[in-house]
Amino acid sequence: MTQTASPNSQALPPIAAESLPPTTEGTMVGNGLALILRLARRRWVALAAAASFAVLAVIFELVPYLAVYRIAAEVFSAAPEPEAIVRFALLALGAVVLQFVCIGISNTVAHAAAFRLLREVRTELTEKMARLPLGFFDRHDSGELKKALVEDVGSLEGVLAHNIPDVASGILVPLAAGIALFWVDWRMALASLALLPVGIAAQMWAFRGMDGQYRLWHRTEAQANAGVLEYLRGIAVLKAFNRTASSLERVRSAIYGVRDVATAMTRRSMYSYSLFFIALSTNLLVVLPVGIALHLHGGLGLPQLCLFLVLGVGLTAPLTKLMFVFGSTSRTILGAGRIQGILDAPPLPQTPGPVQPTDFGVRFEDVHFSYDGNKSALREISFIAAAGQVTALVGPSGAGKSTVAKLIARFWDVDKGRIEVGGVDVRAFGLEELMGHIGFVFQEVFLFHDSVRENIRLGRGGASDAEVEAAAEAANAHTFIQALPDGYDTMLGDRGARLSGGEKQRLAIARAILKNAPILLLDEATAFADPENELAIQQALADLTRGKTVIVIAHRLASIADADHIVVLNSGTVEDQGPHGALLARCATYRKLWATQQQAAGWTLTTATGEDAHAG
Ligand SMILES: Nc1ncnc2c1ncn2[C@@H]1O[C@H](COP(=O)(O)OP(=O)(O)OP(=O)(O)O)[C@@H](O)[C@H]1O
Repeated sequence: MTQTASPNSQALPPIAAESLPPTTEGTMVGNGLALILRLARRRWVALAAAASFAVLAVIFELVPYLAVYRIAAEVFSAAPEPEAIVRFALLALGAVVLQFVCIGISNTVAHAAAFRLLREVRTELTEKMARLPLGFFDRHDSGELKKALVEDVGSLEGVLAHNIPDVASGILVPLAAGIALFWVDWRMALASLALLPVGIAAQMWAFRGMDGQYRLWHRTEAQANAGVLEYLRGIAVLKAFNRTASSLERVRSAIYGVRDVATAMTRRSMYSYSLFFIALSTNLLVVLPVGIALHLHGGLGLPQLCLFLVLGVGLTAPLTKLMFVFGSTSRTILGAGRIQGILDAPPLPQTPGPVQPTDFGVRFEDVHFSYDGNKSALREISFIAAAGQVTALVGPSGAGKSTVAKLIARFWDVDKGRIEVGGVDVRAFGLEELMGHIGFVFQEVFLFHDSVRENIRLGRGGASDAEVEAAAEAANAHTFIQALPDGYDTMLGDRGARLSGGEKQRLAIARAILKNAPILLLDEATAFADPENELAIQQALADLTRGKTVIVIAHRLASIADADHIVVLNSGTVEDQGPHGALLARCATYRKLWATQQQAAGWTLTTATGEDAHAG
């Protein structure tokens, strides 16, 4: 492999670890509003249709009131006409039916549009997350991201599907009814609106400073989500130590935090909300005495009085809908801001266009890397893993072995220096192209809730069943898979069959065999295996690694003693490198690791009486 920098790899954009999404609370509101407007624009035809039907429903809602007024006028007239009364009654009935039809259409159209938008946002989010550097997930814990993906997206449905009809009716009913009432008798119309200023003042009082409360509520809820997820993930450990969720401070304080914020919000708004509701629903206290006085002394007719008692009393009640709309929209806007923050996060910089690596050797050149921008995890790392050879990374725990392996696959980008594959900087590859060249067998094998077959097929989408089975056979996994209840169709994951650590690793090897990438990263592939499993795994690995550039992280030096090249890492730097014999002769750390392992190999667990319990 070439040692010189390739022209392909010049002037590459550094990954901006610090320029993760702006999560300042001011920008969240702007971002949230922008997202909601963008979504509404995307389905504006459906949403406008839903709003139009909601408006029609409002118009039909008013008709029965006017019909009652006309019926009353007819009843109190000198010569009431029975046909006219029946006609108005039928008109009222027809309007009620049409109102229901319009509400039904409006709801259906709005919900269909909203759920399509929700699906699109969730797809955008998951696709975006797949392109983000892993550093992003270090800074945003899974509870926060789950809240954005599940709850925050879910709450957009409320704004898109419910708030449109609610705003339409909340504004239009009082407006249209108000105009009609002013036309009938302006004095009574004013009486009907007398308590409205009190309601508005109460509303303003309720919302003062509520922004901060909503933000706090979002933050606390995200923390509770994170705490509960952590609890569920660690439930086996908690059970082993006989601990409960309440003994985990993070879970406990997060759950209590949600309660405290919700209680504080309720306390804070209790009086203003009560005043708002009372002001908007007790019109009768003004309308009735004013109506009676005007009937007796002001020339207000009985039909008009009836109309105001029916319509004027309820004139301001629909405004309560608006209050809920504003309340829920403020919360949703902040959630939408969080979603937009993820969508705006800078993905790993990609350089378009295929590149031409000379081979599949890997070269580290003065690589520096830090996870958090402060504490350095790797310094001045330089080594070559030659094409087609086995290079082992060894060193004490925390030395940086896994970090080195993950940087090759661009889980993160280096802060300084460069990593090349076949003479090309890894940042110059398209991400998919780079991933196509690298296979992994990591210590933790993640199995999806899917069949064994599909879990193996993850190695290469589109592989045939025969290819999947051939890979399983090469990975020494075929026999145990066939013994599973449904063979290759056995479901894995939560409710499916449980596999041993060694079996899971053989599935991971089968995935890697199926992928058949020229570079292979192996992370302690035999850590969990018992002797029988280990033999099966070693055989499978021999098959997998033939002719590939293998970079193996191994704690058990015996298994890599005949590796082509061994890199000894210590505290994030390369302490020495070379073949086993040379390192044993000159590298103190390697010698110490080797000696420790030789001792461990002869390790024996003894009982109190000194008898051997188990030979290691
Ligand atoms: N996701 C992470 N965020 C922050 N620091 C990390 C992260 N992963 C590892 N580190 C730190 O980086 C350093 C190197 O860790 P790394 O996992 O690469 O070591 P290792 O040699 O593979 O250790 P082990 O053999 O115990 O797995 C350690 O100090 C570790 O605490």
